[in-house]
Amino acid sequence: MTEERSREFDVIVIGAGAAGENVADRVIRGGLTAAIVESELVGGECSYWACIPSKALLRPGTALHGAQSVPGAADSVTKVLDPAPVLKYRDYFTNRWQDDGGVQWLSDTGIELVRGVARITGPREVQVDGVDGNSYALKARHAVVIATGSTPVIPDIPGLRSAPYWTTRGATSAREVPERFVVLGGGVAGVELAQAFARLGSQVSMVARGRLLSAFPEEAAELVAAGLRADGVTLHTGTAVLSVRTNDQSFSVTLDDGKVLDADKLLVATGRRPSLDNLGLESVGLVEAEDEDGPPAVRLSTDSTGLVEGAASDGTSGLWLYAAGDAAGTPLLTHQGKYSARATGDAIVARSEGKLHRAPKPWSQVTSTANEHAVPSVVFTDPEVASVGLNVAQAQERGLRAGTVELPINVSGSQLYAENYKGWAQLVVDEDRRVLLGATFAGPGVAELLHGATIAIVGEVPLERLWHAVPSFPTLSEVWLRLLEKYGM
Ligand SMILES: Cc1cc2nc3c(=O)[nH]c(=O)nc-3n(C[C@H](O)[C@H](O)[C@H](O)COP(=O)(O)OP(=O)(O)OC[C@H]3O[C@@H](n4cnc5c(N)ncnc54)[C@H](O)[C@@H]3O)c2cc1C
Ligand SMILES: NC(=O)c1ccc[n+]([C@@H]2O[C@H](COP(=O)([O-])OP(=O)(O)OC[C@H]3O[C@@H](n4cnc5c(N)ncnc54)[C@H](O)[C@@H]3O)[C@@H](O)[C@H]2O)c1
Repeated sequence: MTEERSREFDVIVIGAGAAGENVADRVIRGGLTAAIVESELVGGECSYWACIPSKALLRPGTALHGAQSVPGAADSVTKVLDPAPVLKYRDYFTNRWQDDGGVQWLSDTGIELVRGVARITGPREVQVDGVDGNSYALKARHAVVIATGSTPVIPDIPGLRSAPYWTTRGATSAREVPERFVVLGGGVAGVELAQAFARLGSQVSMVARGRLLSAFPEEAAELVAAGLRADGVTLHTGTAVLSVRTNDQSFSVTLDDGKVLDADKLLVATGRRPSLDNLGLESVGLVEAEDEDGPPAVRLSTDSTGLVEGAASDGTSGLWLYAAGDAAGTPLLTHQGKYSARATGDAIVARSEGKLHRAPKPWSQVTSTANEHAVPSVVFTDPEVASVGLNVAQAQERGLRAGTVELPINVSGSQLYAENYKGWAQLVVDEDRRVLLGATFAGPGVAELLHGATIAIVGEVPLERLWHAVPSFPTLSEVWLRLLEKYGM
């Protein structure tokens, strides 16, 4: 029999992904009580269907290719990746889609888990249809946090929406490797999964309406494109899909240049949007906005603490609804979602103690200021792309006088790293303040170069001082010295 159970907590978090877990953790550390509502697995998308499985699928191929690129090691390694152990490695990292570790962590941390689908029913009120068949009426004394993640955007292509296509969930949890694999979308998810499956033995075709990785500098994207081609991926860039036909267990994808691609699996990786449907936001006055790509969608506007603007009040305080992670909008990255979540958790605690009345100062512990200046992001293909901060166009939009310096990565460290190492690096410099605004590195093994750039940007380290940060010899980081020299130092 269904029971209605009422419970009260200081904070109710909807969604136990990386962002939700971090908000709840911070409010508990601040001495408040917290419940987290989760309809699927504790740990969310990143742990089970996104970052972790995709990287586990890529890493063995990168390691094998890395060994094959070093004379002296190349002769000692087998040339072909065996899919079965790679899928097993992925299964290990996803804990076979069991969330017992996450559940244990919640319990150890003192966060109450309510399993079910949550819906906001009024200011500070959340209704949960529990997986146990019960219904829970939850009340928050201080805050409700929306941390519901994001949902794939599926383009309106004739035949596509009714086809049994894969989203990234299907690809990252694949049980076998398709013989013919078509990837629609040339963004980060598309290139990573195209390479993972190509190296596992699929015949891969990618279709991108523009160039690959359009959010990254062209030189970096071109290196990734060359890496994909070397792995046998056929690239159809600047190409649109006209229609998709499903034939029994396979697909025919018709392109606007007349070509028809046949596939056993079709991955649609054409972007994501915040998951805000059926959350009851209309009950607190947050109305639907027009969405150019589909039906009207709710959009949240948040301040730097994650506080949602415009939510109805119950007469006590309007400061009760927050959003964190993908649900809050950009940037759709685990580390940045967790960072914003920490700030949101701390802001909720500070407001509950009456210590935060006005807009907080930038770079304080309760704001996610770095979201505006220094978002690091890595494309985990081989070669990798690692980028942080602003590009020139973004800098100019902010009225900054920005210059760039770029060069191929060709230092002792890269020559030792791999035979015929090909890489590229760029710094974006604020010409007036002589500090870094952005940096991009492309090439094998560059992901670990990124944090140095992030620190330089966040710390606003003057170039004159950066000059004294001496890169070790012989490492890839020597490219920093070459870049500064080329800049005129
Ligand atoms: C293929 C792929 C690879 C990626 N790789 C990387 C990477 O390498 N590095 C990186 O930084 N980022 C990566 N990302 C992005 C990253 O996965 C997301 O930014 C991150 O998972 C967002 O975390 P979140 O907590 O905001 O949302 P989620 O992890 O999606 O968590 C939201 C949770 O809310 C739950 N939920 C939703 N609605 C309700 C409801 N009404 N009631 C109860 N529960 C609900 C969901 O079940 C889910 O568990 C990748 C994304 C994809 C698609
Ligand atoms: N390594 C990582 O950090 C990582 C890996 C994968 C995904 N992610 C995150 O997940 C999010 C989603 O990834 P994604 O690759 O789906 O999104 P994305 O925004 O990176 O790329 C989407 C691509 O699809 C294309 N596209 C959009 N509509 C289309 C249409 N109608 N027809 C053809 N192409 C179309 C876009 O031009 C773009 O190239 C990203 O924002 C990213 O931040 C991160």
